[in-house]
Amino acid sequence: MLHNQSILNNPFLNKGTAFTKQERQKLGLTGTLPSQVQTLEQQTTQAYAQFQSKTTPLEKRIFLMTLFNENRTLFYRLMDDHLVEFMPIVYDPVVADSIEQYNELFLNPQNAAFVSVDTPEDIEDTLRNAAGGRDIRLVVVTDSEGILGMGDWGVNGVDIAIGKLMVYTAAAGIDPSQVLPVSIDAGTNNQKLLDDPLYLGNRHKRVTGDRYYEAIDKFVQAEQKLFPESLLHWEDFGRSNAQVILDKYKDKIATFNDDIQGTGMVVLAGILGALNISKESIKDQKILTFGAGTAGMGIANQIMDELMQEGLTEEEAKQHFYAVDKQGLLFEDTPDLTPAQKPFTRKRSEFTNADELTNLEAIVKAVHPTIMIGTSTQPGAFTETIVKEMAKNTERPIIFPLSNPTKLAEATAEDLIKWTDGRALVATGIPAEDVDYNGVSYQIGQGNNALMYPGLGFGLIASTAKLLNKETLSAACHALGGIVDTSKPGAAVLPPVSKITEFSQKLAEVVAQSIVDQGLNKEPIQDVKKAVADMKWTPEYQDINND
Ligand SMILES: NC(=O)c1ccc[n+]([C@@H]2O[C@H](COP(=O)([O-])OP(=O)(O)OC[C@H]3O[C@@H](n4cnc5c(N)ncnc54)[C@H](O)[C@@H]3O)[C@@H](O)[C@H]2O)c1
Ligand SMILES: O=C(O)C[C@H](O)C(=O)O
Ligand SMILES: [Mn+2]
Repeated sequence: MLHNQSILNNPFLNKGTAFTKQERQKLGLTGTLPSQVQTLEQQTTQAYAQFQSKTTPLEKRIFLMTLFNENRTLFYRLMDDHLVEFMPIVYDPVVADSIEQYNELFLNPQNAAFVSVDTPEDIEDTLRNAAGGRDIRLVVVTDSEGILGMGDWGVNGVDIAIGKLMVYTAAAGIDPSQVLPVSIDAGTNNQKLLDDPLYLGNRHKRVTGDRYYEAIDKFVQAEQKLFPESLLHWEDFGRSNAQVILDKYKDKIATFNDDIQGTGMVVLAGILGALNISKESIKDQKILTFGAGTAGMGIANQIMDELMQEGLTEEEAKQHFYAVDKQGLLFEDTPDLTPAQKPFTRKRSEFTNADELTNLEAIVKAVHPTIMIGTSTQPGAFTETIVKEMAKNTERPIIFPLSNPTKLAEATAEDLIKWTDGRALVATGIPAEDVDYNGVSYQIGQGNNALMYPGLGFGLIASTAKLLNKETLSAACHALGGIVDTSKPGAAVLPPVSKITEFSQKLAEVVAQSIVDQGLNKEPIQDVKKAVADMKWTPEYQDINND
């Protein structure tokens, strides 16, 4: 039988002051709560007033996380009512502050699993213990080597896995008791953490090579064994591991890498939205990706698939890309190319001044891109000179500075609109205010994978997908890219976050339909819409049956 202390401390079951008199009697809670029985609505009003009394974003976050730790139903009910206000607090950008101060702020492990590379023999128990008998359908795992654009944050990065899952529930409606955030603690190369006597993770340099990959494999095997119906979402792994891990598992289990695929999808959807506005064809675009890492090359690959679907050969499609990294424009003979970069290199003979193409300004002058995507972690890299140069050669430059968090963005939306006299079609990684310029209010799409992964993941889970392939990824991009309202001047290239629950549902249906159409569902599904609707969790208290 559930005992009073355990139920009040169980965030999946706790109702606090909303336990009825009968429930209090049945559960041995009589006298352990004030006498008034509140409704969920009353609790929500009270909690929102408390939230509003907090003055800084971090204080607001701490309040919301406390509520989350105590009562998931109340937390998500409140988040439903204030989604646009809460997203930047529980997720990017404020999640970045909490990661930087994880040990200072630590109060509660938040039902995460802490997998240690030092004790691989404990991996299965770790997952089992953290799940605590819950029926896990969705796992978000990070090893935190590349947290947003902030680098290596060791065990602190667990907060990004928790934040991603909060967005999944708020946006798509995954039952919060069916999710598991996982930190793979492989050590850290962040000297500041290693020197901090209060650091909570494994205090040694990162384990690499075979020991690392064996631990990852042990984790995947245990995860699949314990939660055979789950989807596995990889987040913020380092550049040298992210693609390798994805390639190892993507044809065997339902899995995706959010930085590679989620970002590729939201950017393609944003480009499709932008081209709806400019009435141009994707086949006429020259795409410059600045920061050819995990996200940059994921984006290039997703756009590449689109160009090939439009009838281009692989060779023809490649001619549309210019990948730029620290070394400058990437050529066939550039040293230190990653496997993901190699297919997207150019020939030096294409340019008269190839040796000078080591900085963005020179490259933009030589290439005349029509689309410029920033995933470089280099703040302010899209300067006025560069943007004006780009805008000379295209009527509606598509410019997405996507590096997160706020302090790392390649440019602000406001500057981009002003420098191009309102012509740029812009999306940013974090939420941006409307930009008022020359009598037009420009709405700025949020080019963040958060617009994509909840619907994608939910659709895969609801359809019991065996795998995620190119067909499904493409279907989802078109579904989101097609939602843009192009009728108003200043229209955004992506649908607003305020509509995220609606479009996540649509995305989930499109994804589930694609899985079923390809016969990639594990269990029979008659009606895709019904499967998605049936899976959706809503924040309401259930009667507790304790017999
Ligand atoms: N908005 C989104 O949805 C979204 C999604 C994923 C990543 N991102 C952001 O994109 C950035 C990169 O993330 P990632 O996962 O690809 O990291 P990553 O480390 O894999 O890639 C970053 C790349 O930028 C390159 N770079 C560094 N300095 C540079 C310079 N001066 N000039 C050109 N290139 C330079 C690095 O060499 C690397 O290849 C982060 O800030 C992250 O927050 C945003
Ligand atoms: O976490 C985000 O806000 C988006 C993305 O996954 C990132 O790594 O920046
Ligand atoms: Mn990420």
